[in-house]
Amino acid sequence: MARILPVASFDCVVFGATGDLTMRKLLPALYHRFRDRQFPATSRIIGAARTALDGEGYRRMAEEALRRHVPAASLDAAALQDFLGLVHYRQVDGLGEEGWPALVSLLEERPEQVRPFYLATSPDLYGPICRRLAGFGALGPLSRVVLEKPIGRDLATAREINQAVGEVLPEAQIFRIDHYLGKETVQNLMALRFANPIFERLWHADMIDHVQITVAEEVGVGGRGGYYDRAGALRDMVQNHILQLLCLLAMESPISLDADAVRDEKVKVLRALRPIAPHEAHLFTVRGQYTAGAIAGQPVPGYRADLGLETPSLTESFVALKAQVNSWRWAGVPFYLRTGKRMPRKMSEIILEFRTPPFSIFPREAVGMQPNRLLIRLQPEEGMRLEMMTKEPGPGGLHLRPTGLDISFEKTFGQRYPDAYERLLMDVVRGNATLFMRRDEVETAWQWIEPILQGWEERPEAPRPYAAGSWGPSAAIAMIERDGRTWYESLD
Ligand SMILES: NC(=O)C1=CN([C@@H]2O[C@H](COP(=O)(O)OP(=O)(O)OC[C@H]3O[C@@H](n4cnc5c(N)ncnc54)[C@H](OP(=O)(O)O)[C@@H]3O)[C@@H](O)[C@H]2O)C=CC1
Ligand SMILES: O=C1O[C@H](COP(=O)(O)O)[C@@H](O)[C@H](O)[C@H]1O
Repeated sequence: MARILPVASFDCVVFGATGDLTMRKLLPALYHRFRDRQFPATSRIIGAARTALDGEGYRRMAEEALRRHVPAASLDAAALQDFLGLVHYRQVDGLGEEGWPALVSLLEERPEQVRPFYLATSPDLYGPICRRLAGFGALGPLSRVVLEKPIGRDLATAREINQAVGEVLPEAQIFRIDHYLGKETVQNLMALRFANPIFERLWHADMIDHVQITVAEEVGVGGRGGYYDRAGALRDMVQNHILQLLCLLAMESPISLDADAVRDEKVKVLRALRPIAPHEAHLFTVRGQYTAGAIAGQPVPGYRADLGLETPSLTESFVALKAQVNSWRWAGVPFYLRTGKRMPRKMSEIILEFRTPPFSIFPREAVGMQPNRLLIRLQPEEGMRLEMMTKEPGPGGLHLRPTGLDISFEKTFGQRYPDAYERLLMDVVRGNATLFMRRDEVETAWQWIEPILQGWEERPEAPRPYAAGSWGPSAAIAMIERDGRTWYESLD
C-alpha cells in the first residue's frame, strides 16, 4: 500500500475548466487523491472558463469525464459522488472583467484555505489572468499559480510570461509544471543515482560511451492539431520533458532535496549544453513528419490528413538530436535524443551504453560481444535492466551473450502507479516546488533551443517523411551511425 501524506484543505481554481487537459488529466488526478483521502472534504475544486454553465452543468460534465478517464477499477460510486460535491463552477473570462467578482467572493468564504490557481489555458492568458487575480485581490501568502507548458514559444515570449507572472507573485509561489517530473520512474532517476553509490563511479565519461533518450508515442496529434502545428516536436517535447530528463541524468548531486538545490544543479547542466549554432543545426538535428502507415496492423493517416491541412506543413512530428554537455563529467559523451508521434509503440526509455573493455582476452569466435548497457524504462512497463555479458552454457567453444539483470517496478511494488499530475497537484498544495521548473531553467532551455529553431528557419527544408509505425526517418539512423553507434531498440 502506497504511503499517503495528507495535505491541507484547499480551494483549487482551474482556469480552462472545460478543456481537454482538465477533463483527461486534472479532474481524474484530483479524484484519485480524494479517493485515497489525501485531502480533506473541506477542499473545493472551482472550474473557471467562458462557457456558460452553472454548477450542476459543470458537475455533469466532470462526472462524464471521470467515468471516461478513470479506470473502472478505481471508480468508487460513493467516492465519486462525494468528490463531485466538492466541484463548483464560475463563468470567467480571463481576458475580460466578467465573472471575476463572483469567483473572488466564493474564495473569500474560506480565506484560510490554500489557494492553487491552475492555468490550464493557452499561455497567452497566463499574464492577463495573473493580472486580474492580483487586481481583484485573490492573491495572498497561501496562493500558488500553476503554469502549464509550453511557457512561451521562444525565449522572448517565455520571458514575457515569466515577467508578467513574476510581477504579481514571488517565484516560490509559481509552479511551472513539467509533468514528466511527476512520473514515478523519472523521480526514480534521482533515487537510482543518489541512493545507490555503486553507480556514481560508473556515471562518468571514463565509463560511459554515450546516452540515448527516446520518447516515442504511438498517438498522432489527436485533437490538438491547431496547437501542435504551431509548435512541433522540438518545442512540444524537447524544450521541456526531454531536457529535464537529460538534466536529471547529467546533474551533479544536489546538496539536498530542497527545491532550489535540485534546480541549481539542473540549470548548471542546461548552461553546460554545447550550443548548436544555426549553421550547425542540419548536422546535429533531424526533423521528420509522419506519412500514412500502419500501427499494430491498423492503417493510420499521415500528419497532413490527421490535421485536415490542404497545403503541406513544415512542422516536425519527429526530431532527433545530438547534444553534448561541456563538463568534466560528460566531455566527449554524446547524448542522442529523439521523440516522435506515430511511432511503432509508446515507449520512453533511457540507455546508458558503457565503454567496451580496453583490451579483449576473448577470441574472435567468442561471438556476441556487446557493450554493457543500463536501460531505464520510464513507460510503459516501468523498470530497469542492466545488460551484462555472460558465457552461453555448453561444452563447446566460448560464446558470449548479453543477459539482463531485470527489475520490473510494477512486479516489485505490485501497486498502481499514480499519474504524474496526482503527485504534482499535491506538491503544489504542500508548496513543494522541487519537481517544478524555475524561471531560469525554462529560459536557459529556450536559450539552447532557439538557435536550432533559427537554423531550421534559415534553411526551410520540408521535414523528412517517415511512415507511421516506423522509428522515424532514415536520416535519424544515419545521424547516429555516422558516429559508429546505433539506436538501441528496447527491453523486449
Ligand atoms: N491537453 C493536453 O494533453 C496538454 C495540454 N497542455 C497545456 O495545457 C493548456 C490547456 O490545454 P488543453 O486543455 O488541451 O486546451 P483546450 O483548448 O482543450 O482548453 C482550453 C481551455 O481554456 C478555456 N479558455 C479559452 N479562452 C479563455 C478565456 N479567455 N478565459 C477563460 N478561459 C478560457 C477554454 O474554455 P472556454 O472556451 O469555455 O473559455 C478551455 O477550457 C495549454 O497550455 C496546453 O498547451 C500541456 C500538456 C498536455
Ligand atoms: O506534454 C506533452 O506530453 C505528451 C506525452 O506525455 P506522456 O505522459 O503521454 O508521455 C504529448 O503527447 C504531448 O504532445 C505533449 O504536449
